[in-house]
Amino acid sequence: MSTSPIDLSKSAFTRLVQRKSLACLEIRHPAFRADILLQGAQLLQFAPTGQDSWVWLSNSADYVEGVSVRGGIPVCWPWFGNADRNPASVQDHLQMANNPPAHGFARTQVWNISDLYESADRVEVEMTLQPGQQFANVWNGSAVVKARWVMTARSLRMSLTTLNTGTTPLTFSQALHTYFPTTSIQQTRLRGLHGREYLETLEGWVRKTQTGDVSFTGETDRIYFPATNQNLQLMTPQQTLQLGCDQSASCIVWNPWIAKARRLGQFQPDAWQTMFCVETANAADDVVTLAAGAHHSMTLTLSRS
Ligand SMILES: O=P(O)(O)OC[C@H]1O[C@@H](O)[C@H](O)[C@@H](O)[C@@H]1O
Repeated sequence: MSTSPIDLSKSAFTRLVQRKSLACLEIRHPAFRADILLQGAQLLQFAPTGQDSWVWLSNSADYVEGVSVRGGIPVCWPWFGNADRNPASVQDHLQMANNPPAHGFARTQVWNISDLYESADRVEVEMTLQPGQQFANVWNGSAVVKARWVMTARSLRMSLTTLNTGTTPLTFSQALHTYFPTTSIQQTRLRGLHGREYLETLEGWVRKTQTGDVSFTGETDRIYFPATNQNLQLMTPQQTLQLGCDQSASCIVWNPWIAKARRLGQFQPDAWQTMFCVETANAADDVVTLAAGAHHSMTLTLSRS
C-alpha cells in the first residue's frame, strides 16, 4: 500500500483499501460516498446518500498497475489525446520519437495523498504528483500537479493545479476526462454549447458550429470551445447534472458508439449505450503556458438540478 504523509488512522470517514493491485481512498461520509484511486488520482464514484453515482464506471473495470481504469474521472496531463495532435508548443516538451502515451502519463502514475479535511458537511482530499526523471525520455517539463476534491451532499468540485517548477516557460494541455452515466444515450442531451465552435475529429478535424443541444446519434469525438466559465446541463432520462468549468475553454464530448466500443479496453461491447464523456479541458489551441514559478488551476463543479 502506498505511503502517505496523512495519518488516515484518525480519519472519521476515510480509509485506504486495496482494489486488486491498486490503492483506493474510500470515503463513507453520512451525506455521500466516494472512491478515489491513488493511481492517476482517479475518482471512481461520487454519490450523495440515496443517489446513484454521478460518474460512470465500467462493469469490466480492472485494477491493474500502469493501466488507466475505464470510468470515473481520469486525469489527462501534461498533454491531452494523441501527442502528435497537440500544438508545437506542447510537442516542444515531448520526445515524439519515443511515442508519448495518449492522454499523458499522469493517469497511470501513483499520486500521494497530500491533504485530507473532514467535517460534518464535507470532505476535502488532495493528491500530488511530482514527475521525476523517469519521464525524461518522453517529457522535459518540470512541474508539480495537484488534484483536489471538495465533496458535499450537493456538489463535487475537482480542481487540477499545475505549478511550473522549472526555469523556463511550460506549455501543456490537459483534461478531466469525466465519464457520465445515462439510461439511454439516444435520449441524452447536452445544453449550453449552442452557437459554439467545435473540431469534428472524425471528419479530419474540420471546424463546425453547434446548433441547439448536442445529442448522440453515432460515434462522437469533438472538441468544443465553450465560453469561459460556461455551465453545461447534462440531461439524461434519470437526472440532469450541471457541469461548471473554470479556467477551461475547451470541452471534449465523446461516445465510442458500436464499432469503437469493441476496440476499447475494460469496456463491454454494449456499454456505449449507457455512458458518455464530457471532458473539462485545455485542449487543441486552448493550451496553458506558465512562466517559471507560475501556476494554473482548472476546476469542474458538478451538481444536480
Ligand atoms: O481509451 P482512452 O485512451 O482512455 O481514450 C478514450 C477517448 O478519450 C477521448 O478524450 C478522445 O477524444 C477519444 O478519441 C478517445 O478514444
